[in-house]
Amino acid sequence: MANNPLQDITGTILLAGAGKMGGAMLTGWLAGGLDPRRVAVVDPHLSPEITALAAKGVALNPDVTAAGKVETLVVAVKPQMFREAGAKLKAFVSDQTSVVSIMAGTTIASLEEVCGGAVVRAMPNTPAAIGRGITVAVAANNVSAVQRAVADALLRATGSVEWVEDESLMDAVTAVSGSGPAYVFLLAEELARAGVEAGLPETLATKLARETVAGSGELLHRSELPSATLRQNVTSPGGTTAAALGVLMGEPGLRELMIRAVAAATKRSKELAK
Ligand SMILES: NC(=O)C1=CN([C@@H]2O[C@H](COP(=O)(O)OP(=O)(O)OC[C@H]3O[C@@H](n4cnc5c(N)ncnc54)[C@H](OP(=O)(O)O)[C@@H]3O)[C@@H](O)[C@H]2O)C=CC1
Ligand SMILES: O=C(O)[C@@H]1CCC=N1
Repeated sequence: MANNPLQDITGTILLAGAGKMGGAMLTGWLAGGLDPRRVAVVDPHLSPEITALAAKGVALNPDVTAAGKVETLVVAVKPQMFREAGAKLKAFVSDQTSVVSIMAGTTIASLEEVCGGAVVRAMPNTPAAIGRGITVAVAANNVSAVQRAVADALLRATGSVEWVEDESLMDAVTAVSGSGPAYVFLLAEELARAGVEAGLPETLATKLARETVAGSGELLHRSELPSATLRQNVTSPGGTTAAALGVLMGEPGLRELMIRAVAAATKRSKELAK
């Protein structure tokens, strides 16, 4: 075994759907040392960035006679497209193929029904594009240790990975970490807007909000202190932060809004399973 498990991969990895999330994962694999000649991509509208990877050896839209059965199929199409896409992808799948899905809501049972193979259901997030994603994964009972290791290597190339045993957690996982980056970006947008309301020029407000969210995220990442302690460190008694937190932590406050937001995303994930 090499130290880099991506370099141990000897079979073909077929990525179905090279959009925002699939494309970010592919970038992570190649940056992490996966041989581009091991990768094939199926997508009806390939972006210029993905098309350029052909020069490095990535196979683009191969038919099954060229690609054969693949070692790992990574499914990154929209859940609503899955039944139509999956029927075509099945041709690439053998009993030995591991099927790694990142689709919100789509269950292991549906993946087994439509594609077959040994299924790993995973939920990454877009910080994967800079190697700072977090993915939660759950494996079906028939996934072998080797298949799990390959899936782990592919997912870990874009950040950290948590394996769980209980698939029913995946809807709430999707609501917290899959969708979560959007909540943080919204915070940056609204903080900037509030700065403008408070009298700042828009360009300055946007820069201050962006750097504050990014810097705070980096501090949270690097610090071993709990988030609550980092918050308390900003909050001087009787000062400006306490005044603002009185609003955000009031009734109704961010807690109630966040509970409602995560519940709505969890519900939507369950609906996508149908
Ligand atoms: N974006 C995110 O933050 C996250 C997304 N996910 C999951 O990742 C999946 C993709 O999401 P996202 O990347 O945002 O969506 P995108 O629309 O950016 O990507 C989906 C890609 O799949 C392509 N596609 C459509 N039909 C097929 C087909 N039959 N075969 C192969 N490719 C096809 C689409 O092409 P076209 O545009 O032409 O239709 C598009 O390029 C979803 O299932 C989502 O739940 C998971 C975690 C986070
Ligand atoms: O919005 C969505 O459905 C996908 C899944 C998690 C993030 N984006």
